[in-house]
Amino acid sequence: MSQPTGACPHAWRHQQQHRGRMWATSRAFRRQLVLLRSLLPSPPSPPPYSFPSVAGRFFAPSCSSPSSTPSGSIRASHAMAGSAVYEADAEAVVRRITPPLDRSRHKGQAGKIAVIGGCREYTGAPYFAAISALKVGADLSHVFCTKDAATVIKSYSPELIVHPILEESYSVRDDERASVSSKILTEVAKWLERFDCIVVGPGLGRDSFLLDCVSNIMKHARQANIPTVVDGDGLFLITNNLGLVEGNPFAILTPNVYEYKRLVQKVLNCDVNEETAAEQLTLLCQKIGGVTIMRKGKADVISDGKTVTQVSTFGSPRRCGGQGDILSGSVAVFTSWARHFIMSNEEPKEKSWLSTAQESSITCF
Ligand SMILES: NC(=O)C1=CN([C@@H]2O[C@H](COP(=O)(O)OP(=O)(O)OC[C@H]3O[C@@H](n4cnc5c(N)ncnc54)[C@H](O)[C@@H]3O)[C@@H](O)[C@H]2O)[C@@H](O)CC1
Ligand SMILES: Nc1ncnc2c1ncn2[C@@H]1O[C@H](COP(=O)(O)OP(=O)(O)OP(=O)(O)O)[C@@H](O)[C@H]1O
Ligand SMILES: [Mg+2]
Repeated sequence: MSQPTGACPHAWRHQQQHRGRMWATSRAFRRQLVLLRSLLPSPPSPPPYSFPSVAGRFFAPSCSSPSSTPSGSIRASHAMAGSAVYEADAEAVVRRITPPLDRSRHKGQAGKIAVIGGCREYTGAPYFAAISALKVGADLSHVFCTKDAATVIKSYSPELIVHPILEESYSVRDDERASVSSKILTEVAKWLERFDCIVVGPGLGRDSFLLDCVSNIMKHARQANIPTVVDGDGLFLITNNLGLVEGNPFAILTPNVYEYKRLVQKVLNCDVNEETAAEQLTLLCQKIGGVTIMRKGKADVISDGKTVTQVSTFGSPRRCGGQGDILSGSVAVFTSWARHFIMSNEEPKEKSWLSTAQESSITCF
């Protein structure tokens, strides 16, 4: 912001500092931080790729007494027993990757997100995810949902672009299924490559025909290297069809307690063990094959199969429905910002490595 002509410089600076403090302590800012505590840049030095300029500032090993850093506090943590768990400095991460507001930027540069979800039963979940993406700072937010859900979701907000494309079994005759399924994929594919990140699952429902169509969409997104956040019924889908995310470094799973339990049972063939929680989460990522998992709970614990990071900033004590949907929409925006930040800040040599390896080691969102 430029200084107004004729204004006393000291008074102006004081006013700006005051505004900065007001913003830093405002409820809106704190709420954003809580919603946004969802990034996973790599901790200090994970081979084969690290972020020397940022890692030391963003992370610190969990320690036994709270201390302060210039960019935020590092909290004590014993949430995960066993291997080292790093507390992410979420505020520093968000500050670093947030794109600047400048006049040369055009619509879409701050992120184009799509939510695949919303059916006759659930219209709130895709709305929460999609509107959160906009509130966090994305420029465009789309929803691909069933025809029944579309008008309802449109009526919640004129800011969302809603596509009434998906179909549930009850509205499709058996002999039409193949043609409807391919039509749905063609329709979604026309849009897909425009998105910086998609969120699959909030309010998707569990209709088998619908889930088959969404499986095709996920395969298409994967071929196009589009980062994919999998949440809600998307997790139900992939738990029963792990091939959809296996070996995909651009897949980010955001299970709640129940969804995590189902994943552990399916993949590791055992129950969740809090005594070895960090190792179990790491192993789960490895077994699925290089995906990133954010296990939601009292602390959100995130792993890419190599390291474990957590964010234990306290949010709201309410546990109402929809908070996870808000999180998944937010994660999608941070993912697109983090990816853009990494791509535009690395040395040319590393950039070429990124392109040849298709950025396959960037599971640091
Ligand atoms: N307004 C809406 O439209 C909403 C729709 N939602 C959608 O509803 C569908 C089903 O999601 P659910 O999360 O209900 O399905 P889940 O099958 O994952 O969870 C259902 C069960 O898990 C239990 N549970 C959840 N958290 C728990 C915890 N911390 N400890 C113990 N038990 C716990 C719940 O009480 C419930 O019985 C998804 O598509 C989801 O996106 C939810 O996101 C909530 C809001
Ligand atoms: N026990 C808890 N204490 C504090 N915060 C929690 C707790 N459980 C979850 N959270 C926070 O709430 C957010 C949403 O997680 P939650 O487990 O409610 O997701 P969800 O069940 O998928 O929600 P949704 O109803 O949207 O589907 C997470 O970011 C997490 O940090
Ligand atoms: Mg959920």
